[in-house]
Amino acid sequence: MDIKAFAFDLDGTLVDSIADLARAANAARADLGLTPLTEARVASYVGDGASSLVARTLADDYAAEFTGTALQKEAMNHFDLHYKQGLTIDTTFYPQVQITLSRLHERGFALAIVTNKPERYTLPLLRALGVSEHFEVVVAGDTLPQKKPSAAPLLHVAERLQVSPSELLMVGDSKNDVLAAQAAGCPVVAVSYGYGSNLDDLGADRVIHHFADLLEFID
Ligand SMILES: O=C(O)COP(=O)(O)O
Ligand SMILES: [Mg+2]
Repeated sequence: MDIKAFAFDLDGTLVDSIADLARAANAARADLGLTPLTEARVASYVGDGASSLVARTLADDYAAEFTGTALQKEAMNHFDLHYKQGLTIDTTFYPQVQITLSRLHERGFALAIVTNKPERYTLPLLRALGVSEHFEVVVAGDTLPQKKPSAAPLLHVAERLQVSPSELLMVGDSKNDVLAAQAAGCPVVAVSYGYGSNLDDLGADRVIHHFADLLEFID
């Protein structure tokens, strides 16, 4: 693979954000008189952005969709307030993420974020964790009209970085990451430690178990 740039998913790939997402989701449920969900249950509902997470955690049902009912909007307001207050209380990088990002950056690779998390959480989170300066482009879930699994965010990144999609390696933990990469014509590496399940079946070009294994792709 002739890789010139990397596009990273955020939740479940660079950071383990489940404790903070679950706290906010459960605080929103508590505000509405509902009992808490386990972190594992909340993790299974992450991947399609905040509105989807709120709809799923409110109904405790993966199939629930955000249609904008009054109750969903109320839950969204509660979630938003709680999550903004606690974006990085327990959110941490997975092992060797910072050093690996620094190495890639030093070696001149262009780095981007492609996440379904909305900008209002993504940008403060990257700043609070001190890695904003590594990324030339950040495409969040509401930056463009379409989010992953659409090809649009990755095509936007390729254009901004002036590389072809085949030179842009997507790194993610979920089905949406692999589908988006395939739709855009980007190679894709799946990490096994995130929130996705059955990644072996998804057709990623490679599954890695440690973030630092990415360095193999540039040697
Ligand atoms: O916020 C989400 O639903 C998922 O975020 P991700 O795309 O960074 O995994
Ligand atoms: Mg993810």
